[in-house]
Amino acid sequence: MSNNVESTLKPLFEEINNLKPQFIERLTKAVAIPSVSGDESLRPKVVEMAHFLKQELTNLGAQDIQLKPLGKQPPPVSTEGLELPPIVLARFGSDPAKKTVLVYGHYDVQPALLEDGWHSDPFTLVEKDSKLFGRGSTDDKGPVMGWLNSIHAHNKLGLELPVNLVCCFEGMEESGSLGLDELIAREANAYFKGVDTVCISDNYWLGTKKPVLTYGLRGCNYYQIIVNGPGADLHSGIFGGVIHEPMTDLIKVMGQLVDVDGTINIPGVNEMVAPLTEEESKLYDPIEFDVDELNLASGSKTAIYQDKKDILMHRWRYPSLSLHGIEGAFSAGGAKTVIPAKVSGKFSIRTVPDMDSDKLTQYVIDFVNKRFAELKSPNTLKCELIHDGNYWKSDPFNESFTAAAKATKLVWNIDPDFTREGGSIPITITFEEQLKTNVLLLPMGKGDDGAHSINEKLDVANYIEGVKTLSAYLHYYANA
Ligand SMILES: NCC(=O)N[C@@H](Cc1c[nH]cn1)C(=O)O
Ligand SMILES: [Zn+2]
Ligand SMILES: [Zn+2]
Repeated sequence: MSNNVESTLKPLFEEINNLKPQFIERLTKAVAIPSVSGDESLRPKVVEMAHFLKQELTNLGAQDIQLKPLGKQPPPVSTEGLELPPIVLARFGSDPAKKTVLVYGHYDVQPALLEDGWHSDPFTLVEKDSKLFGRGSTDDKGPVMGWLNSIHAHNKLGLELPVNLVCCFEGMEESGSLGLDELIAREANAYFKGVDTVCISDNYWLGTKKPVLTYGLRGCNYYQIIVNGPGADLHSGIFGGVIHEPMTDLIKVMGQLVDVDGTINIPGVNEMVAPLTEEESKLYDPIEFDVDELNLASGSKTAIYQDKKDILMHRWRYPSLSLHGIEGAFSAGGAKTVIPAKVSGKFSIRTVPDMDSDKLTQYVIDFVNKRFAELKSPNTLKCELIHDGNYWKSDPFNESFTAAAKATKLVWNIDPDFTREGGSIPITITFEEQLKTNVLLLPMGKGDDGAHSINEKLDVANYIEGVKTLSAYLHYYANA
């Protein structure tokens, strides 16, 4: 059977090589649309990206393309009546004799500004040193285009897809996947009926040399602490030392959430973490990774841990708390002497088995309120959850992972490592539970791609070989 698959894949891989310029062109067009879900003023661009996908899917011959509306964005939201971007659904084939694979990806991206330190405009895809630089190149427009490219290559060759393919692309992944849980529940026995497995390409190799297949993710609970004080921003020469400043209160409280060595100081949080078993402890030993890979990916020597196992465990199986920013604070160049009247501090906690999101939020709010009360400040403080998304951990011993391992070996000539990841894809567990299928994470990019960071990139080789890997996975899975 395998030999059959490989003889089908040979001309397909050649076609993929031939189509490289068109594939780069497709990604160039996608990156040019600044579909930043976290910036409410750019919401029309996120919607434009949904329409771009609709057009591409139409050109590729998709059936039953639907842009599913999700209604208004729930609070907290600054723009009243802001519509959520639609979910893009499409299918290729509905042959009852074939297996059905649902592929999920997201068409929204993280914010990016040239002045953050990008070498070139983040929304213009630039090819340099065999790398494709641009926001969304690796997270997640490259992989989403990867699925479209695979269909394109099949079409060009006149080769039937080996499975029925259902596409589900969302535009709010970077902002909590709002509305998608409900849509999946609604469509489980409708649009998604008959789905045998789900494949997500929205994460990265652990390092830069060895491909991986991923069977676990951390969750993410995102919070804000809003401190309100004077009626307007004030002159620090006139009011400094005379009034209670919101920013001072906020920094006092935020500064106590986490220690510099990453220890989370909120009582109850660490106690929820599942204990490390001997069996799990052994899983880290064969994984290829060292502190140099971490230094390379972070562009620094700032690691808290020097030992592989410590690094992997703190990325995969322990929670972390990160401070992200302060809305309303002075942040430009120069030296403005302002006292901000209202500031909102943003932080998130990456969650792991067996943390409970509601309990966590209660612990966070209690801690923040207690620390603020100690300040005896007349300002007001409100701590709230902006969004949460669950962690996910599965058993990688199934047909889908086996097919992906074969595909990876064929394309990269090496057996993949089986890894978990510190990032989050909130919808993974929802697919598993609602569709009652397993989910596979099959990453395209490398660990040094700089997702969410400046100068995000995807190596040309990962893009093109990634299309081959996704394609080979479909063929091996069809024949499993
Ligand atoms: N490639 C996956 C990814 O980047 N996921 C985001 C999801 C998220 C969660 N809360 C806000 N965004 C991540 O930050 O892990
Ligand atoms: Zn992503
Ligand atoms: Zn992301």
